[in-house]
Amino acid sequence: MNLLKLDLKKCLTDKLLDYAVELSNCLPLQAIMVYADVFHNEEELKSYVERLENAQLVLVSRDKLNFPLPEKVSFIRVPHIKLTRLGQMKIAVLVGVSKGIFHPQDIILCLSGIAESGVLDSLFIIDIGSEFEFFEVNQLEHLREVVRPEVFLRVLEIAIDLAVEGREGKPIGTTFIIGDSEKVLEYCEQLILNPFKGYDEKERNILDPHLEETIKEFASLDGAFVIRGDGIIETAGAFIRAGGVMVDIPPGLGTRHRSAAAITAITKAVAITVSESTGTVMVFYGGKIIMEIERPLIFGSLPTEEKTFSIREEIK
Ligand SMILES: Nc1ncnc2c1ncn2[C@@H]1O[C@H](COP(=O)(O)OP(=O)(O)OP(=O)(O)O)[C@@H](O)[C@H]1O
Repeated sequence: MNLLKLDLKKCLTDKLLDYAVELSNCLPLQAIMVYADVFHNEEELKSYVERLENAQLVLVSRDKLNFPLPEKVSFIRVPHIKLTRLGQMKIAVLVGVSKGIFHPQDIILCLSGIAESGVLDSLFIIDIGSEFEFFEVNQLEHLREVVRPEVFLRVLEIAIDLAVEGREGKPIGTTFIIGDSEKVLEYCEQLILNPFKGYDEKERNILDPHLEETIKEFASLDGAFVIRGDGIIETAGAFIRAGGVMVDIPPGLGTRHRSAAAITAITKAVAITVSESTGTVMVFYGGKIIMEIERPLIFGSLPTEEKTFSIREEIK
C-alpha cells in the first residue's frame, strides 16, 4: 500500500472516531461499537473513553484483546469468519444483547472496517428495537438467563465451520438446541444410543476445544444435539417431537428447520441449524428465525481461509 493511501486511511479512521464522540455527546446514543481493532493499547483506549459523556464504548473483535480492558469499556467477541461489515455488527448486537451489554431499546453508533485492519471506513447507526425485526419480540434479553453467551457463540462458530467445511467433502446438516435442556429432552426421542451417555460432565462441555472434532463427527448423525446453557452436551442424535406446534417460518423450509423452530416456541431454548441442502446457518428463538447466515460466497481471488458470509439483511 502506498504512503498516501495509508495516510488517507489513518486520517479517515481518526476522523470517524472523532465524529463518533461528537455525535454521541449530542444525540441520545447508548453506545459506540467499534470493530476492526483500531485501539492498540490500554492508554489509547482510556483517553478515547474519557471523551465520551454518556455513551458506553463497546469493542468488537474476532480475537481476544492483548491488553486489559479499562473500566466502562465492554468487549464482544465475534466468530472467526469474514463477514460483511453489517453482518459482523449484527452478530455483535445479538451477542451484546444476550450478554446484557445492549438492550432492545438502545440506539448504537457503529464504526466498522475490515477485521484486524486497524482502519475504519463506515459509520452507521443501529436502532435495535425498530430496525432488527427480531428484537421486537423483546425477549432476547432473557436469552442470557438460559444460555451463556460464550456457549452461544461457540456453537455458532462450530455451525458456521460445518456449513463451510462439510464433512469429508460432503455438505452436512445438523441442529443444536441450547438451553432449557430438561424441558427440551421431554420432547426428544433418541434415534440412536446417546453417544455422550456415561461421560463425566467435564468431558462433554462444548467450550472444551478438544471436543470440536467429536462434535463435528457426530454432526453427521440424524437428529439434533441437545446442549445445556452452560455448554454440557446432553445428547446427540435426538429426534424432536414437536410436530403439531405452529411456527412462523418460511414455507420452503423442511422438517429440520420446522422442528428447530417448534422446540424454541415451546421451551426457552435457542436453536442453531445448518442446512445440508443450502449451507445456510439459522438461529431460532421463540419459534422464529432471529438470524440467517447464508451460504458462504468464496470469491475466486481470495485465499481459502478468507470465507465471506453474507447475512440476510434484516434491517428495514
Ligand atoms: N424432528 C426432527 N428432529 C431432529 N432432526 C430432524 C427432525 N426432522 C428432520 N430432522 C433431520 O433433518 C434432516 C433433513 O430433513 P429435511 O430435509 O426434511 O429438513 P430441511 O429442513 O429441508 O433441512 P436441510 O436443508 O438440511 O435439508 C433429517 O434427515 C433429520 O436428520
